[in-house]
Amino acid sequence: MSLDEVLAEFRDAGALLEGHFILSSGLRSAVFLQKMAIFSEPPRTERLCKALAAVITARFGKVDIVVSPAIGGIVPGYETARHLEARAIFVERDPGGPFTLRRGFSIPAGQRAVIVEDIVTTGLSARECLASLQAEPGEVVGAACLIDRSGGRGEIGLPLVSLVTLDIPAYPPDALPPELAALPPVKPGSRVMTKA
Ligand SMILES: O=P(O)(O)OC[C@H]1O[C@H](OP(=O)(O)OP(=O)(O)O)[C@H](O)[C@@H]1O
Ligand SMILES: O=C(O)c1cc(=O)[nH]c(=O)[nH]1
Ligand SMILES: [Mg+2]
Repeated sequence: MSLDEVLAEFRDAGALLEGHFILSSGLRSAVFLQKMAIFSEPPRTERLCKALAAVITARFGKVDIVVSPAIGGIVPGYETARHLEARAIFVERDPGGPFTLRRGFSIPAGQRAVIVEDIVTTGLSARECLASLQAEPGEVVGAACLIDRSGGRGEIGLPLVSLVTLDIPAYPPDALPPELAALPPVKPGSRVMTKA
């Protein structure tokens, strides 16, 4: 899928939001990609995740398991796994806690897993997901996301592929441009922030 096609899916779904957003990393941004507007439409989700599955296969070869960080990663993880003919599992957390693999999920010895995220901003959530899988016998060979908004600077500790890479500005809370500081901030994601 081209950059324009991916962005058209987000635009047409009403997933390109403007305002003042507190991101999962604690950074602030004037742009938020509301992926749940995409995931509430199965055909749109299917088109994007089918394309992501092709990118994953081209980069990582045969994958047995897709593992995603809850909540945002669960739907694209499942749909991408469907196209990869792989198993779909996820890590989740108690509010404020670390990601954990529960529900009998595992990465057995000899199996190749890929982390599938919805959006990568700093790579923090994908890194935390990877850290939660260290004791698993199988191998985590890479990571993938629909949109990498880090400009390619997100650090995961794994090779990362995406449908598109964007460079969307994000700021520490004490370094906001005046037009952003003038707007009331909202925090859309599920991570519990100890300080905002
Ligand atoms: O690369 P990062 O800086 O970690 O930012 C991206 C992460 O932020 C969002 O998750 P969030 O923690 O907001 O919760 P959600 O998955 O429930 O939306 C998104 O789903 C990614 O997981
Ligand atoms: O960094 C984030 O928390 C984030 C950014 C974004 O555009 N969309 C999203 O769901 N999370
Ligand atoms: Mg998330």
